[in-house]
Amino acid sequence: MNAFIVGGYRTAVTKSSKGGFRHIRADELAARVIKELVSSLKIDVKEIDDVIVGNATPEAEQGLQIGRMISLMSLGIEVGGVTVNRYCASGLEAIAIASARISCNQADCIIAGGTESMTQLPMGGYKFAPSWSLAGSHGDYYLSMGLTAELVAKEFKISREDADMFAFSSHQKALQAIKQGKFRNQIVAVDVEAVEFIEGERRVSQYRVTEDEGPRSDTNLEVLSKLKPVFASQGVVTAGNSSQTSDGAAFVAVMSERMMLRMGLKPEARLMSYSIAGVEPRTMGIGPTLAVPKALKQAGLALKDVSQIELNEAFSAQALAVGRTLDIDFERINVNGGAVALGHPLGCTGAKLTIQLIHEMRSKKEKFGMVTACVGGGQGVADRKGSIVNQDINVSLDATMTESQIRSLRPTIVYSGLSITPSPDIPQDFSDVVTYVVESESGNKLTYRVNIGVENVSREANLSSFSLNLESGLFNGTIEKNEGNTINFSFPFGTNLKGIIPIIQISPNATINPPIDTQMDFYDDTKQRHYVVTAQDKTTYNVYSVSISYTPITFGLVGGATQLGSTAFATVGALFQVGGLKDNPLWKYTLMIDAYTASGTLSVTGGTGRINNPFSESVWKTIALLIGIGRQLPVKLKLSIEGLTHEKTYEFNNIQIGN
Ligand SMILES: CC(=O)SCCNC(=O)CCNC(=O)[C@H](O)C(C)(C)COP(=O)(O)OP(=O)(O)OC[C@H]1O[C@@H](n2cnc3c(N)ncnc32)[C@H](O)[C@@H]1OP(=O)(O)O
Repeated sequence: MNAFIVGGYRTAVTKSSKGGFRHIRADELAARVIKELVSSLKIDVKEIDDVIVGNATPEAEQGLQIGRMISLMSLGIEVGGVTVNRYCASGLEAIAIASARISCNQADCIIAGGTESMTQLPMGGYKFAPSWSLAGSHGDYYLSMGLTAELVAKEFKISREDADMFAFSSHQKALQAIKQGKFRNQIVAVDVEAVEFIEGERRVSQYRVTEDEGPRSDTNLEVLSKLKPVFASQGVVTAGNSSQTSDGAAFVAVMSERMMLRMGLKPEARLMSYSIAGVEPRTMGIGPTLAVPKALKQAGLALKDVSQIELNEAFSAQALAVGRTLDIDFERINVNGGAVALGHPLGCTGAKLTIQLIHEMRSKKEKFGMVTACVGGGQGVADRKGSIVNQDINVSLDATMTESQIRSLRPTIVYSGLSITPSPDIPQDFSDVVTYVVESESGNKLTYRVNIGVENVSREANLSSFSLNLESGLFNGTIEKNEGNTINFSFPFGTNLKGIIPIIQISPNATINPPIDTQMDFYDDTKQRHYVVTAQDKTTYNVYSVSISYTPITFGLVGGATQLGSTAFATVGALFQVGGLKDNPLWKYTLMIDAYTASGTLSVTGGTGRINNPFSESVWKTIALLIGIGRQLPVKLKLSIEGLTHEKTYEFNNIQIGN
């Protein structure tokens, strides 16, 4: 089952201890984001399976299993909550776990992300309690993050000038992004109540936080170059080229494909692969140099396929070392600035960067993006199995597999008998035939030959035509590729669009969800129906959205009025017929009557009701008409059907009151 991210929000990120969120707790920030996320997507709380909260310092205000506290604060008793901690990648880890659980059919909807108040919790927590024996043998395992950045700078020859230049560029990009309003749609406004004791007096104030606080318009290379190193006296790491300690929260909703389609939601992204790699703790900053290739390999992608990368800027020196080692084009990294300018609220960062990445990719209509931090994240999985004919095992690999990967592949072999040679644990060069010998308990031997073929697996996930075969004929939807793959239809008002099996053509070997033979209702013109087309490679996909509009209805409206006596009373009304309408539970009519009387206009509702087929209705209403003798009675009839208003004015000459 595919798991999709269907939406996400974050708070602004503020400076720890001196910023806008210094008066609010991490759980309150998280609850605020989750409430907004769930209500904006109109998710029924009863359908949420879990809340997974990344947090890097889960103690004190962030303790007591903060994940559960947050689920109680935001969604109520019935939704569970759990805390996960992978330090700076906690928010990303939460999304990875949510995606994996949904992919395994263990859940349909999980809220995942992270929150951190570095105002309330110092890095490392309140009690530093290392293992004495480990500290004795590996003191460097407990180095401060800043010192690890110094070691990376030394090992990878990152100069102070380069680190400052990188930091300056991060601020410039972030300031530009804020100016262009790039973060506006991802930030939830947070109202803060500050209670402070100033000179013994309790003061309460309220304010709203809507914008990231970190980027500095007053920074420049000269001022950066003058900042003193903060972690090592002769070092390169300063307050200006380190990530800022910050407060913030960010969450996404991860949903199964079936629930997403049922709710009519559009996928924003899918986590395709996620990898962790271990490196020496003393140079932890280079973690992505191992994690990124691992994640790419899982996804069957090359770095060149990834158009956007959010590389968490724990420190400029570390980000530069990673970028240079992996030979990433820096133009693709952190296009809207990174943590040096925008801040790094540890447990929140992975989810925050995911949301920023998705928004950027969507605006540029890009396909593959990557978030990487101390551990790397990326996209994609691949699964290949062999078919056995006699003793020949033919394995088809898709074209995404590289030659060097084929030269060193470790197979998974299920066999019966005593032993198999060579051992499946040893990688083999499968560019040529590889022979395996299976020996039974009685000493019989069977030889199997493994032949590898590389087939071209299609990455095409296109929908080329979408038609609806109706009583009134075949209607072809217009596919607008430039408008996010929308398929537009226009029908005469009243066309029966219930329970239709559309005729759909997609790329060869691709699959579509909902499946091709699914009956669908299309009549509701306020909703879009989404179809996900997945290519043969099982990773490439496109989402198509079907939109329906109606051409205006034809209708007849006949007015009438009757005088009831010589006093000023009359009955006015209308007989109307609506052409072309079929039974539709959504459509209702309202008839308004405006009668012009001596004292002004009198409006009454003539009638309301459901529209059935065939439809014809007469509505009459008695109204007191205070008009003068001999006056004509103009009466206006106004018919509304589901927001479409049709008006007609009648002059009822036959009513001459009092003559
Ligand atoms: C796995 C991982 O991700 S590891 C990373 C985990 N995170 C960390 O380790 C956090 C790293 N950062 C830090 O610890 C802190 O930011 C420190 C220790 C480097 C600096 O802390 P602070 O002194 O509180 O930094 P702060 O941002 O307040 O800056 C102090 C002063 O330096 C100067 N300054 C800082 N940045 C700039 C800049 N870009 N331009 C000009 N002046 C600057 C200012 O004078 C500033 O004071 P002001 O804000 O009142 O004007």
